[in-house]
Formats: sequence, C-alpha cells, structure tokens
Amino acid sequence: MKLIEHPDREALTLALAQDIADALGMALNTRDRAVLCLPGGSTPVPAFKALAAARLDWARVSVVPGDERWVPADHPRSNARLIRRNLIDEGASAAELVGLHHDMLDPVEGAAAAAARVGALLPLSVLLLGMGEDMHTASLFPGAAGLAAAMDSAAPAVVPITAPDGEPRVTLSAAALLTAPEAFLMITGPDKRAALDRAATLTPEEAPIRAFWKGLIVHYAD
Ligand SMILES: O=C1O[C@H](COP(=O)(O)O)[C@@H](O)[C@H](O)[C@H]1O
Repeated sequence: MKLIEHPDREALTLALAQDIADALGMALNTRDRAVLCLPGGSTPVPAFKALAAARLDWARVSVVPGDERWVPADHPRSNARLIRRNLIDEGASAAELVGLHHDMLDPVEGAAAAAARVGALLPLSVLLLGMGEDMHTASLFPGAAGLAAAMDSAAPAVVPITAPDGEPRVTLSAAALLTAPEAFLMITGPDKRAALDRAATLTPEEAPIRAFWKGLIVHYAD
C-alpha cells in the first residue's frame, strides 16, 4: 500500500484524475478497449468531473460501477446515475456505461445477468475504489451476509449482497476487482484516514479494503 497525502482536496482531485487518465491512456495503447471501474458514494464526484476533461479516446472506454444499490438507474442512490451525471455527461459522453442493475430482475437474478456482462469485459484496466469508515469497499461490507461468497476466489464477476442497513445491493466480487493491475483508493477526512490505519491491522474479512492492499495507491486529503 502506498499512501499519497495531498495538501487539500483540490490537489487530491487533480492528481488522482491525472493518474487515472494516464493509466487509461496506457491501457488504450495496448488494448482495443479499456475498462474503467468506478466507485459510488459522495467522495469521488469531484474526481469524476476532473477526469471527464481528460483528452482520451473515450469511445474505446467501457465504464462499470464497482457496486450498485438495487434501485432503478434514475434513482438518486444509483451509482450508475452518479457516474452518468458526473463523468459521462460532463465530457466522457462517448464512453460506454455498463450498468449492473436490471429493472425486471431481483438482485440474485440481476447479479447473474450482470456477471455475464461484466465477466465479458474483464480484466479491468483501471480500478478506483472508495471506502467507508467501516472499511467496506465496493459493497464488500464487513459482517455482511454474502461477504464470504463475494470474497471467494472462484466467485462470479458480480454477486448479490445485503448492506448492514438491509439495503439489497450487487457488487463486483473481490476476484473481479483484483483483475485490475493496481487499485487507486480516494479517501477524505480524518475519520477515513483513521479507518485506513485500523484496516492495516485487520484481515480482509474484518476490513474488506485489505483484500486490495497489495498494489493499492491511496490518495488522501483532509
Ligand atoms: O456505499 C458506498 O460507500 C462507499 C463509500 O462512499 P462515500 O459516500 O463515503 O464516499 C463507496 O465506495 C461505494 O461505492 C458505495 O456504494
């Protein structure tokens, strides 16, 4: 794990967007298409907007959320909606957004359908993760029913999982996320910084972000 501390959130945003753009550019030099996996939540929004301004051949980029709340694509809690509004609509309009939700299916059936779509895209070219103060990443929540299945090395690319608050979700499995050559993690605020320190002492079952520790590049600002 490498920790990069920035003087402020603006510096973090610019540096992270540049790192992601560089990694995507390198992937596009060696592959016909690049696959960018992005988190949901509130933290990454400024980075999405900054990344949208990158001069990339977005028509050759597929963007996939690392996890999704089981809500329609226009719902305020939808991670696909977050990515569409802040990356695709802000300048990366030629990119393909591969959503995980399906209106007509329940989360178990929907995860299986999404696993087929996402599985066909793997390996990921660039992975950005978020993290909660409980050390969850994507929707790999400590203590969640479904966590062991999602962390299994033989898991399908997308699996159903229930968040601790009972919200049904789907998430890319650890195995699918680990197809990326490296993972960037964006965190802000002292509480998440303390959670990162705590995670260093725990197992991946206790702190799922630990599953990505090797090769993890953390961008942090207060
Ligand atoms: O529930 C989620 O939370 C994490 C962290 O979100 P944040 O709002 O604290 O930035 C996020 O990475 C994940 O994708 C999301 O579904």
